Amino acid sequence: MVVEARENGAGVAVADGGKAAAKLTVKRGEPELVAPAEATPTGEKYYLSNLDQNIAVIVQTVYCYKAKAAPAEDGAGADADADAVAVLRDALAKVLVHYHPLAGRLTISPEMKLAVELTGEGALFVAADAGCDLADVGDLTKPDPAALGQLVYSVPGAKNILEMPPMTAQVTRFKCGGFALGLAMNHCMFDGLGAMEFVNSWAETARGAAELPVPPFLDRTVLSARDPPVISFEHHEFEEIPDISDTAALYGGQELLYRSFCFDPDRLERVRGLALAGGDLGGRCTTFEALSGLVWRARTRALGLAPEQRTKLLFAVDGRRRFEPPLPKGYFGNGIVLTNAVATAGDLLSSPPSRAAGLGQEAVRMVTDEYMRSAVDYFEATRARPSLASTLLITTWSRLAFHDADFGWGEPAMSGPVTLPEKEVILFLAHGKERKSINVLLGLPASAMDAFQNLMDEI
Ligand SMILES: COc1cc(/C=C/C(=O)SCCNC(=O)CCNC(=O)[C@H](O)C(C)(C)COP(=O)(O)OP(=O)(O)OC[C@H]2O[C@@H](n3cnc4c(N)ncnc43)[C@H](O)[C@@H]2OP(=O)(O)O)ccc1O
Repeated sequence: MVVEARENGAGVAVADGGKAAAKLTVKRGEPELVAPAEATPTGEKYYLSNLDQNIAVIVQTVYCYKAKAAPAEDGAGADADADAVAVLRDALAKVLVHYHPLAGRLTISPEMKLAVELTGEGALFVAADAGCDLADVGDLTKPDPAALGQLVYSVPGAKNILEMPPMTAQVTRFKCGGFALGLAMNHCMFDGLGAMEFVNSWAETARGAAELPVPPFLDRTVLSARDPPVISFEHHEFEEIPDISDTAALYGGQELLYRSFCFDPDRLERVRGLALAGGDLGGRCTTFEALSGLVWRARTRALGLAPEQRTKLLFAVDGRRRFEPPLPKGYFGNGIVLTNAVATAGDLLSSPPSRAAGLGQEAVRMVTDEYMRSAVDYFEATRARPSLASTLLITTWSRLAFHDADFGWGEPAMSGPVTLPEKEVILFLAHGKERKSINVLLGLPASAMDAFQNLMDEI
């Protein structure tokens, strides 16, 4: 996958309907390094597994917090004006003692793999001030990368991930007293579950907890490759599928629009009903399988892919409990594996929805301990990274505990991604009451987005 720097995603895509960019102006202070609050191991290289190598992209997220209520006359809530910058910075130094590789710097090992140089120099931390209220940020479910990108710090001029620290944090204070925490964290350091455990440990530390809720398990050698490597699956995730439909011209010639589509529980049931109709799936299909099949099909149609175009569906599967033995609790790194299904556009579009959903179902079932060990060994033997050519990569954040990140200001009023890391990526996000709805967030060239919208309106 791409290992190139990008400037906050701004300029690569435009929000479709977002109005925040016009109002949001942010003034950043000088970035500083926040090192672990106590001595941590230095001078060695920290091993990253082959599953970490596959996904070395920067993930940018924002968490927004309202101001605390003013203190009552009797003094209750007297820390209402506590400085979020100081609280988050001090807690970061403390939590980095446990997560000390995040204070190091990425390097390439003699085996030509990404590793972390344990320098202990620290995470980059920036305080900033916005010239507006938090309410002016708008709705995070309608992504506006140009505006939200101002809430996350990117190292100016960095040409690749080796020139960026594994994490940066920006705390932006708003006029209303609320603040936003913007994070840019390299996916090679952890997957979604690991990232949430880190952020939630940081938050609990900020609230005064002496111990972490889930201490990180740092040793990634539990996912070392076998010697010699054994490749026992085809691993189409690495296959470069030719773009015979010339979608490159479509993407090159039109603006990339971002939109999100909300599926409430009723609509999700209808999607599942479509996948189950005809009985091909024997009456069994999860919401994820049905929705990913629907989206794969609709995107294929919207992009106008030629009938003989082969198209690949990739998605991340949490392997933590699928490994034998399961990964230790608190495993810090990537415990996710990409699985895949491949079909021609003609096959997907001429078959009922059960076909795409069924292919997704087979892809989920394929992920066994042997599949994941084989994927680890594939990288060992080839150093190949998954290919996104002619691909849809779905990544599901719908069960990630963004809402738990309480630094002392309560649950985030809003949280979510700033942008999508690649044009082939679609995110499933939890939404609404009790987080029972799913928001499907994607970017498409303008004409394809209109076609996709029409297909979604039919559901
Ligand atoms: C670097 O900084 C970051 C990074 C990030 C984010 C990074 C990432 O994106 S990493 C990838 C994150 N995603 C995952 O790890 C995927 C996790 N999900 C799975 O692995 C799933 O098993 C699946 C492969 C997607 C398939 O899902 P599904 O078909 O739903 O099958 P099951 O999971 O077996 O579920 C079956 C059934 O049970 C229900 N269920 C299961 N678990 C739960 C649960 N915890 N809560 C509620 N319900 C559950 C499930 O709903 C199914 O029932 P249905 O009724 O739906 O059919 C971010 C931020 C950073 O800073």
